[in-house]
Amino acid sequence: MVKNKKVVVFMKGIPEEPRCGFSNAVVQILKMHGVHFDAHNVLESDELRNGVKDYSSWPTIPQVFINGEFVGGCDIIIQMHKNGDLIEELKKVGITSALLEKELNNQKNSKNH
Ligand SMILES: N[C@@H](CCC(=O)N[C@@H](CS)C(=O)NCC(=O)O)C(=O)O
Ligand code: FES
Repeated sequence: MVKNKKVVVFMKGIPEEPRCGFSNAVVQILKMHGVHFDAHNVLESDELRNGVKDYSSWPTIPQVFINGEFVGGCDIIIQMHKNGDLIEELKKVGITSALLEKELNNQKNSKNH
């Protein structure tokens, strides 16, 4: 499951209807970066809810995987969003963040004026 897509999220609820603020936060951040991700609702399966925690050795939900590697939960993703690390990690797997694209466009436009 973690390798099915470059970015995979285990969360409570679904991206269109998160069931917890922590899961909602990672969904909103990934959306801001224009990332297409797989999402798995752990509320539908206790096996999944417990299994993903065992797999990553991380005790809580949400959990974000990039290229099959566990990256973090909500706090870590927020921090990476703030300090620019998320853009870098996405770049490493061939995803250009929409926020980076916006920034580059702004630079280009300000040069033209
Ligand atoms: N500080 C955590 C917040 C997430 C969290 O505390 N999740 C709790 C409440 S939703 C959790 O998953 N508890 C275990 C469970 O519900 O299975 C993070 O950075 O991701
Ligand atoms: S479901 Fe209660 S804090 Fe996430």
